[in-house]
Amino acid sequence: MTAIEHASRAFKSTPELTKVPSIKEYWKQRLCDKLSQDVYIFPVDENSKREFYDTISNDKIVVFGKDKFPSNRGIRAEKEMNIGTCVMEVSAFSAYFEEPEEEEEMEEAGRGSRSTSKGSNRNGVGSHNTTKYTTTATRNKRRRLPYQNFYEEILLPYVDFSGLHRVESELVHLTMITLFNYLENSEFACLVNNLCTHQRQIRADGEMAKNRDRIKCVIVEMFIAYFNDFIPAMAAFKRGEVRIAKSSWKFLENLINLVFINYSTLMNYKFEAVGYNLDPQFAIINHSCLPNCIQIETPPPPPNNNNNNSSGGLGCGGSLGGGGGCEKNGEFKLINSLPIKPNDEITVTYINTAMPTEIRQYQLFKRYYFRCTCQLCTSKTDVFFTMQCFSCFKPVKSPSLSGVLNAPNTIPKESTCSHCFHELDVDLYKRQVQIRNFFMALILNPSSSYNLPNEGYFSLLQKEFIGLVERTGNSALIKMLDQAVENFQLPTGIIDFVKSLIDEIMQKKVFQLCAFPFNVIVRSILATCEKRDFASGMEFLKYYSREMFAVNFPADLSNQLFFNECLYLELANSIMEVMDHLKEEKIATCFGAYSDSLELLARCAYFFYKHVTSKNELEQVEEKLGEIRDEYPKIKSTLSLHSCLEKFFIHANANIYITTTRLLIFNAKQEQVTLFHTFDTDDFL
Ligand SMILES: C[S@@+](CC[C@H](N)C(=O)[O-])C[C@H]1O[C@@H](n2cnc3c(N)ncnc32)[C@H](O)[C@@H]1O
Repeated sequence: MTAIEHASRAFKSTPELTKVPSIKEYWKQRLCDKLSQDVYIFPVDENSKREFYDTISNDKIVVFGKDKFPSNRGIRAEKEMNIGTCVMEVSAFSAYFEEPEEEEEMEEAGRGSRSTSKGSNRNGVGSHNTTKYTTTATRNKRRRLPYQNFYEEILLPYVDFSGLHRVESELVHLTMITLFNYLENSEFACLVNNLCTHQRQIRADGEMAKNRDRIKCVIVEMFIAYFNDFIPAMAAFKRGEVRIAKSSWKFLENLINLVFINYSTLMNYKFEAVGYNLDPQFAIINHSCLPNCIQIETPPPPPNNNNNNSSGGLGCGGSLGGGGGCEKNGEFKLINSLPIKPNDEITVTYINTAMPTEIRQYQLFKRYYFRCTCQLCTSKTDVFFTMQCFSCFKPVKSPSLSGVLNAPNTIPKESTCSHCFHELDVDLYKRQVQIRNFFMALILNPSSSYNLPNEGYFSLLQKEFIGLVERTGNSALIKMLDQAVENFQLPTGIIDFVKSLIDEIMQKKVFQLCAFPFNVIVRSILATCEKRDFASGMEFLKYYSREMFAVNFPADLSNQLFFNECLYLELANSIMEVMDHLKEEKIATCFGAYSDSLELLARCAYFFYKHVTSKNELEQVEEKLGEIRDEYPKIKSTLSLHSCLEKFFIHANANIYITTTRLLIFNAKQEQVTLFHTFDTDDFL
């Protein structure tokens, strides 16, 4: 039953209301009235110091730049905050929750759910969004306000989504929800009026303006179709009373610009993207490539908890909350993943930060019209691109991405490392630079298939790359790389060859795997291959742990992954799958004989399940731990948990350092990061 039928039935059963023609007519009329109310027309050049309506500042955080032009504002801390403090509530009042496409659902079913936990918080329109959506029918579970349902039900039949990319269709939905909220809720409208639209830049930017106009066109056509079907609305439109239609639908145009600049991707408790959101308070937060905060979903409060969120935010219990929908779901929050001192700016990331500086800068300027001056962007060493000493792993003086695009075969000039004085083997650096260039060429041109043996293909693509560099300017190449990364898919015919090159990089350690373009290649191996495409379950585990421990963790300079309380769930589940397979086949693995392998894997799976701390997954984890305990009660191991984990990580070749009490990795800045304390782990097995 549709929302309107449902409400209509309830409506009609109330005797005194039966004279009302129909609830649908009521909402159609209400929409017509709302469309005729005043809306704020944003100044063209954002050159007005419009008054900032501040519902954000409190004893923890304050808005700065309120007296400046829009786009110059931000939020800073008033007091010190330990890691994990809730900095502000994030409202899903204006969120579009995506449902997975059928194809993705099937894919997910075959592989377990994967998501890009790292990556952009805000994604530019027109680009392929690489984020995969969760399979949980999140949208259905979230309660929405009645007017959101009614207006959607009236208008959605008139929307022609054909010809729009997926991201654009989602932005049509998000713009519509934002517009409904704007028309129905004056406080929300005031907060939206705070925001910057960058409309002058968007107008001057052909690509963005084209994307914006495609979305605008679909929404305008939708309204015209509604006017045609509803005479009072058409009459109001003809009388020029529909405010959002004035001056060639100027307000709508501004609103879409505003959505482009200010929307964010909403993450659930597993750090999976569940939809797009426009929270006008969250949108005041500026970007940093080394952000100190992250948006997470926290578990729902226990039933009958009278805890009213009076933080003033637009959260479920906040001032606009009614029906925001946290009955079953958690609450969205902004927490700090790095310590915060008074006066520190509160920042999040708008993009996937693990890219060379020039690509990050290009993306931020292209999508948000600013040049980032964060610590990472101004650092002399590009942590996601430079070469390192293969002995001490400290960076060696090497060219930036632009430098490489000028002279692709440059290797370090020094003959010894300035930190450990180890001699730098010229041939080794030459070979590794060739591999890097081959990967860059592959990303730029993945579809070139020359039917050549691997080494022939390797030389040819490198030559192509050099030719391209000679013919094309740096900024054009950076643009090409940015687009190519978004759309990159590894050609299946060369996966084994690519894997062998990645093995070479991991063994010689001239580059970190979390650096570009190796990070893109490793991720694409996992994204392209189904589990069954790996030679064995063991090989899948190797790549899965590589991606997690050699790419994602080292790249995560802001400790954000530590807040993904489900992070180890899929790893543990995958280990269990490999164990099931082993039990069927009764075969030996690289961990030794069949029973030794099974035991090692059981211990590792147990360890990783123990590190899944999400309350939402408690049942599943308890069940799995029980399964392992029931099945392996009699193992009298000669191996310690330590040595099992050590063998597991050596198999992945993931650069994990094991001390007597800790498992450590080095991040991209070569700082030590503790992954696990092993002494306090319940070593049941
Ligand atoms: C979502 S808004 C953030 C709030 C914005 N500063 C304001 O005053 O409304 C995004 C815009 O803020 C500005 N911005 C965000 N991060 C920035 C940064 N690190 N440096 C300079 N400008 C930034 C850019 O103009 C960007 O398009």
